[in-house]
Parts: sequence; structure tokens; C-alpha cells
Amino acid sequence: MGRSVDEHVHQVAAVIRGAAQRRAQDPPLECRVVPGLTGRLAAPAVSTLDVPGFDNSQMDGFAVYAADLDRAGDLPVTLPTVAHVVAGDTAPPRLDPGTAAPIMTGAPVPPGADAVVPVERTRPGDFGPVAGGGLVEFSGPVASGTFVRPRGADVRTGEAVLEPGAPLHAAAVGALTVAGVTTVEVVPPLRVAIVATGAELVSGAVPDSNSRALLAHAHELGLAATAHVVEDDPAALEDLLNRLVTDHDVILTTGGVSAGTREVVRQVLEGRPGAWFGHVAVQPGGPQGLARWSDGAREVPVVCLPGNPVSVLVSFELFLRSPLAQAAGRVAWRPSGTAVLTEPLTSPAGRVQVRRGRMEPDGRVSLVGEAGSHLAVSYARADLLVFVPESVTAREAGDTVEWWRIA
Ligand SMILES: Nc1nc2c(c(=O)[nH]1)N[C@H]1C(S)=C(S)[C@@H](COP(=O)(O)OP(=O)(O)OC[C@H]3O[C@@H](n4cnc5c(N)ncnc54)[C@H](O)[C@@H]3O)O[C@H]1N2
Ligand code: MOO
Repeated sequence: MGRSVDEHVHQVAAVIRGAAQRRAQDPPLECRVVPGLTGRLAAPAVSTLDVPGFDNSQMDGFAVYAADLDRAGDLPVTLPTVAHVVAGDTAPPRLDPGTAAPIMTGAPVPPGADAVVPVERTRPGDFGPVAGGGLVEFSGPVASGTFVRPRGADVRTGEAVLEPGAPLHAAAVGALTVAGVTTVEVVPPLRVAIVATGAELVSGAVPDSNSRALLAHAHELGLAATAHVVEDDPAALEDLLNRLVTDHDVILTTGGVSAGTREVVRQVLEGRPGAWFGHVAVQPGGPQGLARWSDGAREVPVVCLPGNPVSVLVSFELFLRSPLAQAAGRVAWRPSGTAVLTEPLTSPAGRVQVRRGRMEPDGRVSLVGEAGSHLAVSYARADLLVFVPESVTAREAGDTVEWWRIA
């Protein structure tokens, strides 16, 4: 039975979403706020500080009473300066009306002052003596509040910095740090089991690159993942699945799904309730399967990828990366676009062909390697996937293609 790419994208996304929702019911993890924090917030992260912590200047300039400059316009207003206020000063003295305090960006606004005029809008255009005692001329009025960043404008003590579900990305680490939050409750990460199948892997005749590459993808997304190799023996695979189902949320298999005599994944999973095995209209990555495994107590989805290394990587990009990234609180999409080809290509009718490519300095796309799904090395040399729609059998140099960035 055949499926479109879109249909399989939706089917896989739905099972990963379901697994993520079930995993989110598990008790949250308490994690320290450190660079490297990943996942999503399980409970509101409450600020322990006002951010900013004090009224401060947005500009290098002069802190003033706005009312003092009301009459500036036709005739400039000249004010005597007091000592400079710099970032790091904690308690500047109260500003007297009729004076101006040279103030640097981020420095606390002296009590009383309610506006800052940037230095370049004053004359002579410099700050004068550090200790004060200079004169500064203003040529126009200023509204109260101008260039003052008020205390608590970003978040106030006791308010949520971030709500449950928020992704814990780099900006979140910065925000939590500035708000004085040192630990957060994090949704427990999806636990992914990767199962590579094949006698050639167990014997060492072929290095198991699939599970390594999938593990690397999982790590990059901040997911908890384990990798396993099993021979072409249904009993051994069943035994492994029974062990994995107890402490994993999603199982990914590679290999054993095509039409040969030793298709261990199909043999074990195809007849099970709700299982689907068939062809998706894409090359590479055509043979695919989706099933469930239960030990009676717990049931998890099993996403079955073909064995060829390029098929595995393309399948991951098409079907798995986005929902797994979503579950992990990472950006779910890849940068994509259209560009002109540097060379011709051919493609099978009725399938989306996915080629590997590179973005040239002139913005055109060249192809990297041939179409074969065993060419793992040329995949790694590429920085784009290049898509040829089902209806297209040939493209010429100069034709436009769609691409996704993979590196
Ligand atoms: N008669 C048919 N034959 C094939 C079909 C078909 O439709 N009819 N489809 C072809 C396509 S397309 C693919 S893709 C493969 C998928 O086959 P399997 O999923 O059963 O994968 P295997 O046979 O186990 O392995 C294929 C290939 O990949 C190598 N491999 C497997 N696992 C790993 C690993 N973990 N690391 C590195 N390399 C791996 C394996 O040695 C084989 O060379 O079927 C086609 N045949
Ligand atoms: O779909 Mo297979 O993945 O072309 O090599």
C-alpha cells in the first residue's frame, strides 16, 4: 500500500506528538539554569528580581528634570553639571532641579531626574569635567520618561518569566539568569531507542553508521537516546523491544523493511494491530513502517526506517526531525528556499526525489553525489537536500528547485 510523503509526515508527527504528550505526564525534572539547558518548561519560572533592577539610562547623555527644559526651544537652556553617573554605580545622589548629571548607558538614573538627553543633542557635545562643575546647553524640550528604562519594565518580582511549555533555548537561559532564577522544572525529555537491525552489523561486516547518525541527531536535539543492534532474528528483536518499551517513549528501527527473505522488522511488527508497512512516494526513503509495541503495561510507537544510510538520514529529515524537535523545544523547521540548478538531473515519475546538494557562492544549487541511497559519504559532504516533485522527471541547468538546509 502506498502513501504520499505528506500523509506519512502527518502520521509520524501524530505518533510522536502522542508520545510527547504521554511523556509530559511524568514528573518534571528539576534542572539548574545553565548553558546547555534544553527541553520545555513544565511549570512557570517565577522571577525573583525586577528586570531591569533599577531605573537606568538608555543613552550616554545627561539626566535632567524634564520640566527644566520646558522653556528650551527659541532660546537654549544651559544647566550646570554634577558628577558623572556610570554603569556600576549603585546609589547616585539625588539630582537637584536646575542641574544635569552626565550619565552613561545602563547607569542608574539619579533620584529626581526623569529624562535623559543624548550627549550628541547637547552642546558642546561632550560630558565636561568628571566631577561636575561644567555647563551643558540644551536646544529643545524633552518629555518626561525619555530614554529612561524603568525598573521592572521587562518582568517584575513574582511574575512569570516564562510559562509552561516555553522552549529552554539560549534566550531563555539568558532571561532566567537576569531574573535570578537558578532552577526550573523541565518536562522530562522523550526517551528515544534506536534499533539497527542486520546480521552484517552484528558480524561487523558493515559498520553500524545508522544508529550512530540517528544518535547524533537525537543528541543535537537534546533528547535522551540509546542505541542498540540486533541480528535478523525475530525472537531477538522481540526480546529487545520488550526491554526497551519499559523505559523509552519512541522506538526507531532501521533496516529489515523491504522485500527480502530476512526482513526482521516486518516479520515482527507487520501483523500487529494498527501497523502499517508500505511505500512512501519518495526516493530515497521509500520503504517505511509505523507500528506499536506493548509489553502489556506500556505501549510505545515504533517508527521503522529503511536500512540504507542515506534513506535513514532523508527519512529522519522528512518524517522525524520536525516532531522530535518540537517535543524537545527546538526550532522545528529547517531553513528552506528555491534556487536555480547548476546542472541537469533526472528523477523517477511518481516519487519525490531527494538529492543532496550544495549552495554555491553565486546562490545556485549544485548536486553532490549520485542519487544512490548507499552514498553516506556524499550525503555528509552536502549542505542541502534538493527536492524534485513527483510529477517532474527531468530538470535542466537553470531550472528552479526547492532546497532545505541540512548543514
Ligand atoms: N525487491 C525489493 N528490494 C528492495 C526494495 C524494494 O522495494 N523491493 N527497496 C529498496 C530500498 S529503496 C531500500 S531503502 C532498501 C531497504 O531495505 P531494508 O530496510 O530491508 O534494509 P536492509 O536490507 O536491512 O539494508 C539495506 C542496506 O543498508 C545497509 N544498512 C542497514 N543497516 C545499516 C546500518 N545500521 N548502518 C549502515 N548500513 C546499514 C545494509 O547493509 C544494506 O546494504 O531495500 C531495497 N531493496
Ligand atoms: O528508498 Mo531506498 O531508501 O531508495 O534506497
